[in-house]
Amino acid sequence: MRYLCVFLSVWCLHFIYIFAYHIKVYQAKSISPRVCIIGAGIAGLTSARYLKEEGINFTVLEATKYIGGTWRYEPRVGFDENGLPIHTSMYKHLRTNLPKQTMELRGFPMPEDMPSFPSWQIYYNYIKSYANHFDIEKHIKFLHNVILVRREGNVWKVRHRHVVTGEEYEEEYDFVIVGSGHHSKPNMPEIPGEQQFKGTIIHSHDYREPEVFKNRRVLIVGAGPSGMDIAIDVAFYCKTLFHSHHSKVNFRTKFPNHYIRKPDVKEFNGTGVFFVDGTYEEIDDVIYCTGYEYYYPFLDDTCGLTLGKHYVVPLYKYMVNINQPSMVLLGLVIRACLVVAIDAQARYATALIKGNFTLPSKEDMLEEWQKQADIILSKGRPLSDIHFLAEKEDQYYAEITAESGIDRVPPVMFKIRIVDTEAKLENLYTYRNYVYKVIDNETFTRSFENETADSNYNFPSLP
Ligand SMILES: Cc1cc2nc3c(=O)[nH]c(=O)nc-3n(C[C@H](O)[C@H](O)[C@H](O)COP(=O)(O)OP(=O)(O)OC[C@H]3O[C@@H](n4cnc5c(N)ncnc54)[C@H](O)[C@@H]3O)c2cc1C
Repeated sequence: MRYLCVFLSVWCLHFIYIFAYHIKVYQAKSISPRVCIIGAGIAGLTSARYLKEEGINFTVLEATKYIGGTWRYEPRVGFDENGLPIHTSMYKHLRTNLPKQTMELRGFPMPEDMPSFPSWQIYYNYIKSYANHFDIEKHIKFLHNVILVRREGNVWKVRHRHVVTGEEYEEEYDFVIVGSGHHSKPNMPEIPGEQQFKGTIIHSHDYREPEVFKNRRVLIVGAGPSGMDIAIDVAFYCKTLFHSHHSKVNFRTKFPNHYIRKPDVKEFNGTGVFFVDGTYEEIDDVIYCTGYEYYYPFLDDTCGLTLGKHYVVPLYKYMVNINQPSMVLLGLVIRACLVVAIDAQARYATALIKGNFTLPSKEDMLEEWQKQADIILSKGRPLSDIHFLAEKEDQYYAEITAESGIDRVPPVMFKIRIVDTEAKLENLYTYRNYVYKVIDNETFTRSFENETADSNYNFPSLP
């Protein structure tokens, strides 16, 4: 009798165990959707890290054989050995235009001795150690270029091509994270007479080093971050720098005497440029610093997005595809601490995939988006402003935290960005000499120091 009882108990326990095991497997299956991450830049790497920590299934598809996206400098321009357009727009002397604190990836402190505004080399090494530390590379399919993402029934079909063998694959996913960047496709102005011009014309995407402009008469068009940064880089070498732009921003930098501010370009002739004020200048080389287009050639109509050169709509919280909310596009925001914003968006996407929160109804998301769009259009502003965070940046972090439960990006990040922007307007040559120290989530200090970012290169000093 005693043996029978023991036997029955073991038998029951066995069945309970098998039952529990199957429940667990079932739950694991039902809570672990298959996620496709497109790109292994900061957006792809941070997403991979957070999904991995949550035990969620994912694959990263990366067209090149490298991580780091735009932060990996590539001396070549045009196409790579596999016929892919060169992705990066990095140039040899680039230092970050934001202090390092606003570019730190969550949970991965920067080395103590990292300069306040590191060179791309130092920052790129930081990204590589991040990927190494979180053991992400093994999840990346390198040399896999995503060529088509389409919605079929309840799933995403992602088609990708191996860039060396040409072999094509199509896989099914439940969720897609687009992290393919938007600083690669040049936005080229159309200026009459360009065909006749005998000098060289490049876009900042293909700008690599200033030395080639030694003793040349160079024209830079545009005064965004690249325009201003490349202007001081090139001014150090060239004979005359003409800077054409219509920005109303109050730049107070004292440039050297061979820097000449010009209005918009009217047209080219064979040897130079006419400006809208009727003046003419002989020019050897032109660098268009006219920004980039959003470019997602792999997203087809079934994705439910309207893709313009300068906008992607409709998006909820600047990232969720409202018509197909199992797709998010990271890093489309403008005028923000982009790295910190991407990191927060990757955490929001992970929380969404994990089911930590549910999105509002499609109608409510559309209504919120439409309100934003109406405000912009009623002011006569272009729809592309829909991606601007600017003064709303801190409020944005508060909102996505309240909704998803992710840790909040501290307000001090936004505060530092505002002060850095002012310092840039004050003096482009010296704003990188400020050393910032974060005291707590709200406060920071800064001091002016003679710090260089990289011992291999002496950055241009004040003229
Ligand atoms: C010159 C320059 C300077 C900058 N300086 C700063 C700065 O100082 N501070 C700052 O915060 N931000 C700066 N930025 C912004 C920068 O873009 C972000 O910091 C960040 O690197 C964006 O990361 P990402 O992952 O979104 O895109 P990316 O870094 O562009 O990475 C995208 C990745 O996706 C891959 N990919 C693209 N298409 C496909 C496809 N079809 N299939 C598979 N893979 C694909 C690419 O190969 C790439 O590896 C700068 C940008 C530029 C261009």
